[in-house]
Amino acid sequence: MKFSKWHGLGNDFIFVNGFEKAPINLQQLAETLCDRHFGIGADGLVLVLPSTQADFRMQIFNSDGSEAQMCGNATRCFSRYVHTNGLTKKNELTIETLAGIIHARLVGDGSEVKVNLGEPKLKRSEIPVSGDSASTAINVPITINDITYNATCVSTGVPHCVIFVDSFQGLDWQNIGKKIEIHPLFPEKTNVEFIQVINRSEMIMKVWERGAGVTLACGTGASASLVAGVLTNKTDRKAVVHLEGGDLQIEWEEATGHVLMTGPAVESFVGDISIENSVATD
Ligand SMILES: N[C@@H](CCC[C@H](N)C(=O)O)C(=O)O
Repeated sequence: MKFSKWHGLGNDFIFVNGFEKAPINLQQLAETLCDRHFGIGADGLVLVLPSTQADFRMQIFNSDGSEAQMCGNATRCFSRYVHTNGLTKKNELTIETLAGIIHARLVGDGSEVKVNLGEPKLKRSEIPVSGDSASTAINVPITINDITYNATCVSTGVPHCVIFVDSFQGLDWQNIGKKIEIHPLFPEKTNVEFIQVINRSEMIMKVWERGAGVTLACGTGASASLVAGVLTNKTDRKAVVHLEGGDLQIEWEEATGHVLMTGPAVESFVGDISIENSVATD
């Protein structure tokens, strides 16, 4: 099976062209191929597919095999992938995802992509949370190891729980993120962002991703964090988010209510892998 490896600020994906022949058992394939010791190694597996509603369809699986509705960094990589591989000449693309149709545009010299994530939703889950309402989303208290954190929960296609911190010094954010991902407040699980605001147009973000753990960047997460910053009056509607793997420009447009994310997408290598022996065929 031919594949290529792409990353958006170090958030890396294995891309497979599903136009000719789509692989089977995708959950298991994702888990096997994304393994950094026994596989190719990646945060996720992305399938490039035809669509009846948009230019293309993107299917994405996390490294633990779970399917995600959407992925910001993968969308940027996807937009460049279809160009590099001669599947389109269009600079403006529509991409069908489980979170709806996403619009993306190659900008500058074509190495950067601006993705329109649409209107963010202020909620913790698509699934109603029994006993309370999933609409409770700002200043949600979450207690981990006897410490209570205030979270702002925003969906930008996938669920995010944003926690503002004064500093990362001494903060075991990986361990806290791991526990919040599976907290009962989030019946679909959640991505968790820790944000230190530098000023109204700049912040530092560390992320624990649902289904993938620590990653170097998360596009929908940076977008959700800007929305959370605006809603809690910590930031303006336009900001640079400094991630472990680099910077993203995020804007929550006043006129449309849409969130726009701009950043790079890079192909790191191409390869061929035999999957017959590693994937069950049931
Ligand atoms: N890295 C992504 C988000 C990928 C999906 C996420 N792990 C989930 O399951 O919700 C991004 O750049 O947005």
